[in-house]
Amino acid sequence: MNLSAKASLRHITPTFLSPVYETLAVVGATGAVGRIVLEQLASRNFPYKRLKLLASERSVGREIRVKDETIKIELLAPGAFEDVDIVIASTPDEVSAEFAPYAVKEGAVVVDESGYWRMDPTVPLIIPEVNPDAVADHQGIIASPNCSTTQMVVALAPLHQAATVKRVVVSTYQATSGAGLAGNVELKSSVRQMLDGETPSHETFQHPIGFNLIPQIGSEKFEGYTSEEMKMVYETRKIMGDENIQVCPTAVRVPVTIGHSESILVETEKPLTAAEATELFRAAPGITVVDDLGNHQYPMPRDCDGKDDVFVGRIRRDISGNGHGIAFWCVSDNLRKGAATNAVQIAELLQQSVASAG
Ligand SMILES: NC(=O)C1=CN([C@@H]2O[C@H](COP(=O)(O)OP(=O)(O)OC[C@H]3O[C@@H](n4cnc5c(N)ncnc54)[C@H](OP(=O)(O)O)[C@@H]3O)[C@@H](O)[C@H]2O)C=CC1
Ligand SMILES: N[C@@H](CC(=O)OP(=O)(O)O)C(=O)O
Repeated sequence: MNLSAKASLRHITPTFLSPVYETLAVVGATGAVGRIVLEQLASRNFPYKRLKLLASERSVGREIRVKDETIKIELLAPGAFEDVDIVIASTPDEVSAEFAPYAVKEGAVVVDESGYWRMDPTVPLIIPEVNPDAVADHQGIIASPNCSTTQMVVALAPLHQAATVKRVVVSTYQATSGAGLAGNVELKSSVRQMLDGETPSHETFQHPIGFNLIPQIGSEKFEGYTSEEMKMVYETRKIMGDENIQVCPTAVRVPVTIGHSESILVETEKPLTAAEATELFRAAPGITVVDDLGNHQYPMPRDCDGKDDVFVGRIRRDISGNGHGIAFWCVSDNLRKGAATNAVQIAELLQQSVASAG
C-alpha cells in the first residue's frame, strides 16, 4: 500500500457505512481498555443495530450508559455469541484463549486486544495504518498488537517504506494503566503512602511504583529479555512483514497514569536525514509531529492523554553512527491507539471489507 493510499485511512470514519454487522458485543466492557472501546464506538459513530456488553460474574447486572442507551452487563459464557456478528474483546490472555474459539463457533468475528492470539499464524495482527489488507486473511479471530509495539510500528512504517528499517533500539517508559485499572489504583496508593511516610505496598507491580522506575514489564522470557520486550520483537516483524528487522527493547514502568513514551534509535538500509525522516512522519497517517526543541515543544504523556494519534518529536540524526541512524521520541495514549482505538479501527476495516465484498 502506498503512502497516499494510506493517508486516506486518516479520513476513514464509519459514518458512511450501514451496519453490515448488526449485533456488536464488547467483551471486558468494564475494564480500562473496554471503557475506552465504548467511548470510541460512540465518538466514531460506529455502526451497529444492537450492542451487547459482557464481562465476568463480578460485573453481571451492572449498568453502563453508552450514547443514549443504558445497557446491563451480561455474563461471558458459551451461548453468549449466538446472536452476535462482531466482538471487540479486552480481557486477560487466559480468558481470551477460552472464549474466542466458542465465539467464532457461534458465528462471530472476534477482534481481540489480548496477547494470546497475536503470534498464531492463522490470526492476522493488524495496525490499520500499516497492514490493513491483512484483514482479508482472517479465519474468525483478528488480533490487535501490544500497546508499546503499536506506537513504535506506526512510527517506523513510513521510514520502512522509504528506507527499509534494519535495526531498532528502543527504551519504553510505560504508564501504569498498561496494567489495567489496578495499575492506576496502585500508583495512586503508592504515592499517597509514601507522602504519608508509610512503607508503600505493592501487588500489581513487582516493586512500589510511587516515585520509582521499574525496569521489568512482564516475566523473564528470553536471554534476559522480558515477555513485554519480546512482544516488541516478534509482533513488529509480523505486522511489518519483514523477519529481518532486529529490535533490541528495554521496557520500563514509570509513575505516569496514561501515555506510553519511547526513545527510539532506528537504522535504515538507505540513509535518511532528520529532515527527510520528519517529512515522512508528517505525511504518514496516524502520526502528529511535535518537534521544536528551541521552544520546548515535544510530545509528553500529559498532552497525549485522550488523543488517538501517535506523537513524534526530538527527531535527529544518530551522531554516533554511520549516517544510517535516526533517533526520535514517540508518545501515545496506551489505552487509545495502543488498544481501544486500534481495535475499533480494525472493526471498521472489517465492516468496509464485508460491505465492499457484498
Ligand atoms: N491497558 C493497556 O494499555 C492495554 C491492554 N491490552 C490488553 O487488553 C486486555 C484488557 O486489559 P485492561 O483493560 O487493561 O485490563 P482490566 O483489568 O482493566 O480489565 C479486564 C477486563 O476483563 C474482564 N474479565 C476479567 N476476567 C474475566 C472473566 N473470567 N470473564 C469475563 N471477563 C473477564 C474484566 O471484567 P470484570 O470487571 O467483570 O472483572 C474487565 O472488563 C488485556 O489482555 C491486556 O493485555 C492491550 C493493549 C494495551
Ligand atoms: N503489558 C502492557 C500493556 C498490555 O496489556 O500489553 P499486552 O496486551 O501485550 O499484554 C503494559 O503493561 O503496559
